[in-house]
Amino acid sequence: MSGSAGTYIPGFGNHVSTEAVAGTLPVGRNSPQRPAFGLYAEQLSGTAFTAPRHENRRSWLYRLRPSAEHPPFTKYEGAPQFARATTSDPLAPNRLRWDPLPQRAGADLVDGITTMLVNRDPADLEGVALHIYAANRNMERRVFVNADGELLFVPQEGRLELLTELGRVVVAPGQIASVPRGVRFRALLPDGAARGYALENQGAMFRLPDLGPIGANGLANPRDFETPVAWFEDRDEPFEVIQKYMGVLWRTELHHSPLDVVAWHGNLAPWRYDLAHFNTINTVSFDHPDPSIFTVLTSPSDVPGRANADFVIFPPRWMVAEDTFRPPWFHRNIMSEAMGLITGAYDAKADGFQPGGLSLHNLLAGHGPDKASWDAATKAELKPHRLSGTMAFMLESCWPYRPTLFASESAQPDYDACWADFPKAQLP
Ligand SMILES: O=C(O)Cc1cc(O)ccc1O
Ligand SMILES: [Fe+2]
Repeated sequence: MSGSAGTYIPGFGNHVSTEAVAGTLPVGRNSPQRPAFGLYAEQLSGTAFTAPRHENRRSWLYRLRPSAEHPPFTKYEGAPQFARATTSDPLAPNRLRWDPLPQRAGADLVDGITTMLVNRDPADLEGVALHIYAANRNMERRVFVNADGELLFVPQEGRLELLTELGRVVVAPGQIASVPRGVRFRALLPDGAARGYALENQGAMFRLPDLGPIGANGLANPRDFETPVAWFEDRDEPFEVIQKYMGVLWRTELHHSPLDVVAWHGNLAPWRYDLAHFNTINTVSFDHPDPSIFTVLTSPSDVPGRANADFVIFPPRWMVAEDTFRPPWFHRNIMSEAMGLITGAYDAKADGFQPGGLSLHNLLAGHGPDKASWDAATKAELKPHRLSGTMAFMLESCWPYRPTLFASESAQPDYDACWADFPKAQLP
């Protein structure tokens, strides 16, 4: 079934019931003896069966053919920069930054992915990886599935239309979209080409952070997340399935599209979210708050308050702090920070951090405003000022990131220079 994408159900992590054909969703049970029309019932779990109820995520899928029906996987030889392992070299305590990557001709989303940073073995079920995609070809008879983690797409140029087993999600720059671990999908490029970031979360699924004293409302509000309604395609033709499994790409071929889920219910599903809906909170007195106030999503680790990963944004906002150095301060952080820029300029970097670029400040690396930003901010007249036309993000993790071989060879050669030549303080 095709048609225009665009019907969504509001809410985050809700229990949804949706059917693309009337009468296909069983009533009052998950696995009837004979599902309607000969459909196959399948449970897809996102958490262990026995996870506490408030964390438990799973959906029931009703499909034309069982997912179990497939030939063996063999190694996939395409996607030369996707999921490449890191070197075993010691991890240097250096700050790194990258310019946007060039497009490669004829690459779809899978072949157009470059893995830049990884910080755990996928088999640990913890950690995150940061990939950059640059694609200019639709995935026509090919689907992708990531067994290593949830994928959070952060488009920077051009829309992605994600045709998933659980429905269609269109995501544009300024929005983000999640595809849960194990959900098969293919990506179309409605604008002909697309680039952006694909953040892979190997740990606990992203959730909304607690709000503490902020109260019951604020930051990313649950009602602004959108889950697609059921959609399927009935196509009996060869389809290649590429699977990322324990850091390696594998392929198999089916004689049908696996995007054949006619109905589903549950609380494990793709979603999208428009970052413009983020209710940004900032100081109205003094000092630059910790960036945790900008947390959109968090993936907790086993240590309370120490995230496996936080997805944090730096959105347009008013800056009104009095007697304050307003941009990000100098700091050395026990957490590791990977940053991307979706649009505009970032207030700590006057130069060299471009939309589509990437920076890495690992555990305890000294960083903060570059010399030019520091100069400007120390001299600025502190009037109310609106930071506009900007959107950066940070994927902050308790696990230090390792650049891939490609990333270590393609980093800017002179990033440290942006912190050279600060004048020495002069004591009386
Ligand atoms: O390093 C960065 O630019 C990210 C960042 C932003 C901020 O406002 C405070 C701390 C921080 O690490
Ligand atoms: Fe930082």
